[in-house]
Amino acid sequence: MITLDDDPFADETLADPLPMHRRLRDAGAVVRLGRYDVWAMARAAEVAQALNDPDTFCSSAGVGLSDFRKETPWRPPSLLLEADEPEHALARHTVTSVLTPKVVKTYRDTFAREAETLVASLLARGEFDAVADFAEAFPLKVFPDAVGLPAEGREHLLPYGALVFNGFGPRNHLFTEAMERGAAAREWIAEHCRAENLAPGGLGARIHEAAADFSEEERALLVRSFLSAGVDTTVHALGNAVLCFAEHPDQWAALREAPDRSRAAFEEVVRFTSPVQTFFRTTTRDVEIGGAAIPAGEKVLLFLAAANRDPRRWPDPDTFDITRRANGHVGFGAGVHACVGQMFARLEGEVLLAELARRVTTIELAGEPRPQLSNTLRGLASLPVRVR
Ligand code: HEM
Ligand SMILES: O=C(O)c1ccc(C2CC2)cc1
Repeated sequence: MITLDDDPFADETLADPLPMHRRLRDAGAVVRLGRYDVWAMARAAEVAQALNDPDTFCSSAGVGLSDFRKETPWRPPSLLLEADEPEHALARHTVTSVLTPKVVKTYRDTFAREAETLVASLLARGEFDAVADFAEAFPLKVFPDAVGLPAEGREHLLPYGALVFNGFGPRNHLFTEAMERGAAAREWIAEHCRAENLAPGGLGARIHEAAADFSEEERALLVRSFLSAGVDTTVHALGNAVLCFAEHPDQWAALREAPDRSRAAFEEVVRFTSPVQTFFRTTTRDVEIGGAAIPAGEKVLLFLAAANRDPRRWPDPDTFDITRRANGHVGFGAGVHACVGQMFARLEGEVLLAELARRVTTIELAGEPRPQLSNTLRGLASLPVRVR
């Protein structure tokens, strides 16, 4: 068994994980990470196999480094992300009965109006921070509006997301800093998962109505899943998209030529950058995979981002190509826990990038992009750009 000494949660690795991803894929289908005493898989075949075998690679022991069978989670476990069958299926059915493809489609016109307003204002400015003014601004408007959150307090959403996503890693400085910063956010989120604080007709209220068989506390946890997952992920995807297009002007020209390619372009951004980089699973039995024998009860780190650039699966994986058929990547996960909000996220990306492509001729860097370090997410803290 190959053991690597890499630290996937070290600042310098989080800032640029690609060299480590190559080492992991080259070392073997399954390797051990000595620092954390866990197994790791970084090739597309084995990552997909684990995601599609939740009976063997379970989520109820937590999908972070922390093993819920041995440690108390920092928050009550998610009824979706950190649950296994049969409980998971009931929660999933409830949420997907609300967030159906048909319901997601009803947001298209609203998203288009918000995108027109945002892009027009940024074009008038010429220079701005594509993270704060674009990638954060759009999801922080359209998503809380859709969920039915009040206008006040939305500044708690990103700090809470930072807590959630750093919480999947070790208790390093990223987690402790997010914990310190996130105290008020935890309180606000808990309050605003409750039915009385959610606008009638919004997704949050509709989850409460659909979850009649659940307790009041469980219904709030289902809404918490949306508030935990629904903002930081799309913010990072949109920020990564602008960086991809600033660094690949030929791809920007291709999108401008056909803005209706924006949905496929967003899909390639998710494959190429994998805003969600990793998730853990825990083995429920002794299992042979990738030539390794993993005992029961072991944590396995799945490198979604490395799988999405595996040359065994993707021709020319390190090329950003919006004309490629990117479907089949694991940027939204796969199997029973595949992202329940992926259609909502895709609609955000499609509508906003299409409007940007219709109005903006060139996107150039106006300063050094600054990475946003996270134990789970990959994205930017700031991205100074100039548009014309
Ligand atoms: C580009 C944006 C997004 C990315 C890259 C993303 C990525 C993912 C991934 C990789 C998973 C699988 C987790 C696992 O297998 O353990 C997942 C699950 C999930 N996502 Fe997303 N997500 C995005 C947007 C959203 C949005 C907008 C929502 C809410 C509307 C959302 C809600 C969820 C939930 C509730 C789960 C858990 C599903 C389950 O365990 O059954 N996500 N997401
Ligand atoms: O159910 C939750 O709380 C939850 C938190 C984070 C995610 C990440 C994968 C997007 C998904 C669900």
